[in-house]
Amino acid sequence: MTGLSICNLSYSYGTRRALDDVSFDVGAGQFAALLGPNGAGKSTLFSLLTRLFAAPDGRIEIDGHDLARAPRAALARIGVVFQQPTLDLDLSVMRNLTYFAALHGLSGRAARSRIEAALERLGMAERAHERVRDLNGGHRRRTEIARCLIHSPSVLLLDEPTVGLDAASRKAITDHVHDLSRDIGLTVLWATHLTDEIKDDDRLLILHRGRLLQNGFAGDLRGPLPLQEHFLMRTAEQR
Ligand SMILES: Nc1ncnc2c1ncn2[C@@H]1O[C@H](COP(=O)(O)OP(=O)(O)OP(=O)(O)O)[C@@H](O)[C@H]1O
Repeated sequence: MTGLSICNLSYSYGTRRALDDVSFDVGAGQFAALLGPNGAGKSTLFSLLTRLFAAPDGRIEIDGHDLARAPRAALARIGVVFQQPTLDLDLSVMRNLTYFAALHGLSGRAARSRIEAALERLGMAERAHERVRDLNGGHRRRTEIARCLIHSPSVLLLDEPTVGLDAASRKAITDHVHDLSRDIGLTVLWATHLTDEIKDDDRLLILHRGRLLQNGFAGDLRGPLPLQEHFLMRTAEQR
């Protein structure tokens, strides 16, 4: 299938089971929130999706490509924002993005027009020539999101991308990524432990202690309860 498909995925660090038989699909153009408390297994799942670790059990398909059998084709289809920032602070926004474009074999006018389009989409066009060190945390995160669009991926993976940001920056970034999914049909997997980043018509995947507890639309799953309350109840039941 296009989008993202995960089937019977498990992973252990020695004897510690971090993911236990996790399966879900995110359809093309869907925004899926992967919600879990600390230690749920979100970062482990991202490490498997980006092939930092190889998955010994289970299957991952990205935009129709099996990650184990066709890793180059599968990885070329994803854009990733890791939990830890990875920009060069002493280069400008434009230089950071130009470097990334070159890693993907893009240069000259083609690179420039994709970079400009990505910065425009994230509301960062007027900051293109500022040094990253001089940007606030929210603008740095937007730069990273713009960067992961340059090679025209179809699936975006974001691991707690709003950590450490103030409320206004968190909302701006959450809204930008929802817009990307809606406007250009990107499939998004957004890991978070913050329920206010999730909208009722988002796909919600609740991960707890390595197991997928719930999978459905957020509004349907929470029913009449605020999502925060629903989430705390579901995870408390499993202690
Ligand atoms: N390198 C490692 N060695 C041993 N255990 C690990 C390692 N990395 C993670 N774990 C354990 O695996 C489990 C899942 O951790 P993971 O970091 O994937 O969760 P998370 O949902 O991303 O949490 P957080 O929100 O705190 O980043 C936890 O019990 C964690 O202690």
